[in-house]
Amino acid sequence: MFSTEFLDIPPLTEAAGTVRLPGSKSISNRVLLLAALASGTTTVHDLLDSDDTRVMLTALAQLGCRIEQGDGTLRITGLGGKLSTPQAKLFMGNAGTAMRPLTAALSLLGGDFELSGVPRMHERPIGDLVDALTQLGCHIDYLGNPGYPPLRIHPVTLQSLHLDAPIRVRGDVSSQFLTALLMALPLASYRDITIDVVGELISKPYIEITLNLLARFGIHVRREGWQRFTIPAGSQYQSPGEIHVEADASSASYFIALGAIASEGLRIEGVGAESIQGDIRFVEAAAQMGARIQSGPNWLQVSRGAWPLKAITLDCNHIPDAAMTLAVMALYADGPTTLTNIASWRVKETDRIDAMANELAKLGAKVEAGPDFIRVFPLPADGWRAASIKTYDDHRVAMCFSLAAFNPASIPVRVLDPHCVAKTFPDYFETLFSVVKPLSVPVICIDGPTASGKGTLAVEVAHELGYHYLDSGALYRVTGLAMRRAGLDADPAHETQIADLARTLPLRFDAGKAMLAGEDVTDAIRSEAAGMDASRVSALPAVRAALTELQISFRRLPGLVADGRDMGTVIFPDAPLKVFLTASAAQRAERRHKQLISKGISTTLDSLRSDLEARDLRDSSRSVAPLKPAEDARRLDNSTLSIEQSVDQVLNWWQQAQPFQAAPTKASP
Ligand SMILES: Nc1ncnc2c1ncn2[C@@H]1O[C@H](COP(=O)(O)OP(=O)(O)OP(=O)(O)O)[C@@H](O)[C@H]1O
Ligand SMILES: Nc1ccn([C@H]2C[C@H](O)[C@@H](COP(=O)(O)O)O2)c(=O)n1
Repeated sequence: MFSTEFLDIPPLTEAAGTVRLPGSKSISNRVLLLAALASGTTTVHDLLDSDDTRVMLTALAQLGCRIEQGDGTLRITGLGGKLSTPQAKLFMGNAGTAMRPLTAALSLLGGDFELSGVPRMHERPIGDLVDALTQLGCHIDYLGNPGYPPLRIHPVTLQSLHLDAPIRVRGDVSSQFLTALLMALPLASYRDITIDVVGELISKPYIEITLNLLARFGIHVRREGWQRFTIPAGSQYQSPGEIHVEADASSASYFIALGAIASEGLRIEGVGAESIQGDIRFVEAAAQMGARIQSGPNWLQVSRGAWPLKAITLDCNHIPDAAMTLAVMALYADGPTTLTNIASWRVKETDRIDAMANELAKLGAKVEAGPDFIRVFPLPADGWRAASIKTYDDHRVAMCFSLAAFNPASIPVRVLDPHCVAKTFPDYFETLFSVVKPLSVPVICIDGPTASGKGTLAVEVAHELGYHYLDSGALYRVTGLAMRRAGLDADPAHETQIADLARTLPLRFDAGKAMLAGEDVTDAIRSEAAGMDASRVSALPAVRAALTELQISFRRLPGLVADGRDMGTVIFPDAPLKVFLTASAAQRAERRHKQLISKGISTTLDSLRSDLEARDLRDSSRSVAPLKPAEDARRLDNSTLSIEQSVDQVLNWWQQAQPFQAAPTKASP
């Protein structure tokens, strides 16, 4: 997951391969609550692990449910309709799928509860649900603005509820209100309970998911059209024992769009034609825009059909979440695309109509929007602009705008606060990067002499940008260690054997540790002697050649920061930023001295200085790939700079090389 301030997605050209999607948020949170209300233990397979499901799980644990994590499964032992913890303060984050159903369930369970969330949750309406529950005899107070969380729920007895008349709930603001009642009322079903929907019910497919899952837990709701729902007297929750969560159909929309825009064949696994999720009908919308789609029970295969995509006008009431993806696909269409009946976008994680309109306009698009529609005009190749996409703490904004990286102008896209995808798809960008082909992967090279601070700087810069990191020196150090262990010497007579060792190193980097054939050699390769051995083996041309491919393989999306001696001159000559980092020999010796002393290794300043000077001399005077600045390298002498100042300088240089306007980094020193 990317927890950086922003994520720059380089221009992308194609997509191919297979993605397996995480579990559906809507199904996961419903299943968790139903399992918690039921008697018995439910084993849940493929549950989504995300911010919203964690919020639900934490609340259920607070309420006294037993929750056990297994290998890819979660076991939850339900309350059987009876509270074991009658009082709690529950934090719902920004999870509507937790806030609404828990409000209803807890109102009937008879305890004293406080439910709150993040500031945006306190702007998301809940008044219609509270009105319905109050009508029923439940006792709920608003702790902030009337009609919105936070809420205080007071205990009531089931016998005191007014179940004789139908319970009326509005269906035209959020279908979650009806879902919440449908999941809560079986707790009170000592007689038939009828719910009447007031107004046109939106997002009906979500109600179908609710009804489907209720049936799995033993509750068979009778439905008259979409206006009246009856929970039969005597309904009782019963765990189904095992339940599988299918992959998220809304999450599939990004990959369906990806296939339509840029693939000759992208396979999506975990969700397909037999999905119970309404957003699976995104498939029809994408096909209307030109995507070629084949499907099986739980898979989809998508490729580009019509190109440019075909503009559409579509009532999106049945696919409110996935429809956001259509708004970005519209940029690649042959005319304006109009998405209607999307008023619910305005009360989601953010006002999604405004958010989409603002950010699409930043890309250069003409957009028209109203209370319940958005019209997006396609962008010609010369109309695209580099944009920093604000994501409004809305996972779907972040995910759908990643598709803008396929723009024909080959402009990168900056996604601010990429971490927001954690709400439903924590590994979204990693999954995307596993199937797309970039025009080029950006690399920042940091070369320089020993102990100049290359590694420290490179790690920090990589961390800030969410890039991969290559410590090329470690490869030579491990090769030196392998040479010693094989009883060889770093001289030309053993060059071929050492090169063979280098080519087949069973080396893995794991959480900053160097693992050689499963052995942690991180400390062993950090000694001064290991540095000298590395310097010696690195002067052998066959060894350098043997390690080239491995180093190049580190160049992966979204980018790489590589430190060494020849990163900018030999391994990544096309890198857009090359830094040659130096510091005085005295400073370097002092830093290394401090470093070694802090590790409990005793040494003297003088010997360190003469060792590092000898190493620099060997590294810069060898015949192949000698240590020297690339012609286009920027020089940075950090003798008098702190680590933070050096990092800021490199990030500023990087920012200057980007087309985005807003400077995201701190001021240069
Ligand atoms: N700008 C700086 N100011 C002060 N200390 C620094 C600075 N940069 C790095 N250091 C410190 O200097 C020491 C050496 O840094 P580092 O290991 O990153 O150097 P290096 O160039 O990667 O070395 P080598 O080439 O031997 O692997 C570390 O203890 C680090 O914290
Ligand atoms: N790109 C590189 C990286 C390293 N080496 C050699 C020369 C160094 O003295 C030695 C150890 O590197 P360090 O870990 O200190 O960065 O490895 C090289 O030739 N080319």
